[in-house]
Amino acid sequence: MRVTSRTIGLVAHDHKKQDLIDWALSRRDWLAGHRLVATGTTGGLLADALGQAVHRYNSGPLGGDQQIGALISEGGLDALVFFWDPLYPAPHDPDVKALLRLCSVWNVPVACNRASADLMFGGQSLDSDTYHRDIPVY
Ligand SMILES: O=C(CO)COP(=O)(O)O
Repeated sequence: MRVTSRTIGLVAHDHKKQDLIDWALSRRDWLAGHRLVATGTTGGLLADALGQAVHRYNSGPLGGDQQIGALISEGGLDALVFFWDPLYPAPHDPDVKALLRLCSVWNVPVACNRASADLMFGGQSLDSDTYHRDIPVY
C-alpha cells in the first residue's frame, strides 16, 4: 500500500536537539517519504543528520514557532514532533505555547518526547518497557 506523503514538522529546543536527531535517525526511512519542515537550527541539524531536504523556517526565538503555527492555521501541517524543554525556560515561551495551542485548536497530532513520537509513528505500544523514567541529565 502506498502511503501518501505528509508534511511533518520537527522542532527541538537546544537541550533536546540530540534526542530529536536520535529519534529522527531511528525513523529515517519513514521520514524519507514525507516533506519535512522545521525551525531554523533544528532543520539544519536534521538535514545534515538525515541527508534529506528540510524546509527551514526562522529560528524559534526569531519567529519560527509562529511560522509553523501559521502553517497549521492554513491546514498545511499533518503532524508535529516538538521536543520542547520542560527544564529551561525559552525567551520566546509565548510562541511555544501558541504553537502547542494551535495544534490543539486544529487537532494536529503533536509529540513532545520520544515516547510519544514512537507511539505516533513507530507502532510502539503503551506496555512497552522501552521507556525508562530516568532523571534527565543536563
Ligand atoms: O526555539 C525553538 C522552538 O521553540 C527551536 O528553534 P531552533 O530550531 O532554531 O533552535
